[in-house]
Amino acid sequence: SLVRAASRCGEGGLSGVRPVFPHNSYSTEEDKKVPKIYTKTGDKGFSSTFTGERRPKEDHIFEALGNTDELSSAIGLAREFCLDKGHTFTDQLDKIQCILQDVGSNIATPRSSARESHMKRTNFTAQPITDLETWIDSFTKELPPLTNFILPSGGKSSATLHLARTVCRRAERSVAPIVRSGEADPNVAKFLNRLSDYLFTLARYASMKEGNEEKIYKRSE
Ligand SMILES: Nc1ncnc2c1ncn2[C@@H]1O[C@H](COP(=O)(O)OP(=O)(O)OP(=O)(O)O)[C@@H](O)[C@H]1O
Repeated sequence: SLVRAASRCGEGGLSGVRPVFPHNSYSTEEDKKVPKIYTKTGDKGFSSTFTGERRPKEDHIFEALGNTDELSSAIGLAREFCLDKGHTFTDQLDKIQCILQDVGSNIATPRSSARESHMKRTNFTAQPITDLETWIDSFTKELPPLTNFILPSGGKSSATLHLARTVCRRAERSVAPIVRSGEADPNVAKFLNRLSDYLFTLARYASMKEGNEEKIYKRSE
């Protein structure tokens, strides 16, 4: 498996961490040196943690890794819509996608089978949580206060940010038992909890900046 291959951001854990090989490097000579994306080791429904344990693919670790991967993909989609509208906060989304690789690395390294060297390479700090809080506070200052339930809406940037928020909450739910059992860093759970608040706030901010209306909940008569 390519899980051990370090990428621009992160040590491993998410399938998105696979290094990308440009097609034009697939000459016959180089073909021998370039590792294949399919090792076939997962074909029987088992895969490896970063610590080398073999576990069934439905293990809660792979469930959480898959959800984190989906979250990064959802953010990637939202980011594209935000770029189209010229929003400048997309650099924050870039950083968050990198941090999600680190989240994956930490989840993929269950402490019970981790050696000191694994722990060092996959530790997760509190700094990204503080960054999210700073960003949330600065957007909140510009937003009108919430007086109603708002519904996922407000244009494509905003609606896809809401979608990313809901995937984030699923990732959080799947990480909770792993953190509770002491297998992953508590800061990972905190980060995901703060990230859904960030995505909510950012969805409202994007909608406001684009001059779109947020749908509000109205009780049907
Ligand atoms: N279905 C999955 N959902 C979430 N995480 C997975 C899944 N399959 C594998 N992983 C994790 O992602 C890493 C990279 O995925 P990869 O597809 O290389 O694993 P594999 O299926 O074991 O190998 P291969 O695809 O080469 O047969 C794995 O080492 C494992 O930690």
